[in-house]
Amino acid sequence: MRILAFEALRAVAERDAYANLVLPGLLRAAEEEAVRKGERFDRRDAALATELVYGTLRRQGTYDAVIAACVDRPLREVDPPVLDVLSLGAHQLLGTRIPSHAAVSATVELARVVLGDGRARFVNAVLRKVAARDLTEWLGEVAPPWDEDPEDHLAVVHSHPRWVVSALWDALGGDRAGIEDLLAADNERPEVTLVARPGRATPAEIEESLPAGAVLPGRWSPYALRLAEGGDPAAVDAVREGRAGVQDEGSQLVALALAAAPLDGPDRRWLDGCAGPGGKAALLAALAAGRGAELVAAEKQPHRARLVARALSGNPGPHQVVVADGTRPAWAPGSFDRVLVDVPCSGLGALRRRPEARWRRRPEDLAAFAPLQRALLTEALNAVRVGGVVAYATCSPHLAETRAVVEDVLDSPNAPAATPIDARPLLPALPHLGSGPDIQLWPHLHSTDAMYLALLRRTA
Ligand SMILES: C[S@@+](CC[C@H](N)C(=O)[O-])C[C@H]1O[C@@H](n2cnc3c(N)ncnc32)[C@H](O)[C@@H]1O
Repeated sequence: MRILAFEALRAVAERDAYANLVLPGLLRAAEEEAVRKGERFDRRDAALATELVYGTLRRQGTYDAVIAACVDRPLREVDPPVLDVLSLGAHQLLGTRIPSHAAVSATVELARVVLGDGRARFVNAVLRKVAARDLTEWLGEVAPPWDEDPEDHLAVVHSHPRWVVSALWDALGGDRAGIEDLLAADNERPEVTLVARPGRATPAEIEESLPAGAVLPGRWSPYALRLAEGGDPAAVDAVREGRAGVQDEGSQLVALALAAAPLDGPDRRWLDGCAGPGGKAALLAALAAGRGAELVAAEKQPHRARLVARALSGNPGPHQVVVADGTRPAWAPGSFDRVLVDVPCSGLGALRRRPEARWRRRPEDLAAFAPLQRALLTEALNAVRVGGVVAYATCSPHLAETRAVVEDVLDSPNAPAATPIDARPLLPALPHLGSGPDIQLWPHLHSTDAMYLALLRRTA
């Protein structure tokens, strides 16, 4: 399993692969190989490989600082595959309960197989130094003191790039405790949350179909269920049948708030302008069906539009999936009553889910998304009728992707006039919603992804 974890780390580093995509493929291949050889494939080994890969990637910033203190040359001069093996070893030593001697010997054995004897000796020497201290002692040694540089301190202790620490802290505001809790939450594995699509399944029915204790109630959404540790969504009939899906509660709340926003006049046509892969569209379509409304789900990428069609198939109400560029609308202006634009963004609100994402994103990415985000929100306002409601959502809390976009579009002479709606009363159960009118959810406060939501009513 350590070889498999190493291969996954190499794929992430060399091919820009996503760990959550590459790892299941490697595990499946390992299982097929075991079956072919008549050997047992142990699920606990698969869980260990997953933990090693995810933990090593998440904590890479911390481990790099520790390893740098244990080698006599700059890290950039250490061969990347050697560094991957060292990081895997550092994670076992500092981030798991694996006994030190077992962590060192298993990693040196891995190094022998994948790197050769010479480099295995180097790995052995470095890991013995790493093993001489525990994580707290190492952090005291390698993290810059808080008083000298709080952001650098947090970056090393909580393993985030400094610019991400800075951006998250700007968005969160507040003192040291809040940002520390947020960064720590980003390093935790999120629970798997299900949505029972209204009119098609209920949480109670799903719970009854499973062994006792397999699911817990959702925290905020009436349609949510949380899988108990180790639960597999594919084992849930309603998920296999498309009546339920895997969806973070933050995403459910965005759809629920848009559906709950007060509206005078007709409430017949809804648009999801950035629908792929279709999680929010499927919930919106089910909510729309419940009140006799139609959902149009638009997506620019044809392959993602196919995913939307799959997510919507079986929805009882009228719906359409269209391949369309939301900045060059294929629909008549003012023809919708409610519109969602869940725009492409940096994804800094979902770092819990994508362990490598924080290292891959660059500050320049923000500038690249900026014009598209403004154009999509402007066209969403064009698409909605006067008096109708637009929801602007991102899975990023970065202020450049959230409030700055909304404020710019509200101030723009090229966008239809609109006014913010206070979204907080629409989600009355949620604490920590700040001073409004928009909503920023947080992993450490709400146990959701850091989704952002602004609701705007078109006024002219
Ligand atoms: C954040 S994702 C939406 C996630 C989706 N709402 C869900 O819950 O599953 C943004 C989507 O917008 C699509 N997109 C990007 N540019 C677009 C455009 N100009 N018009 C329409 N869709 C676009 C992307 O391909 C991507 O699928």
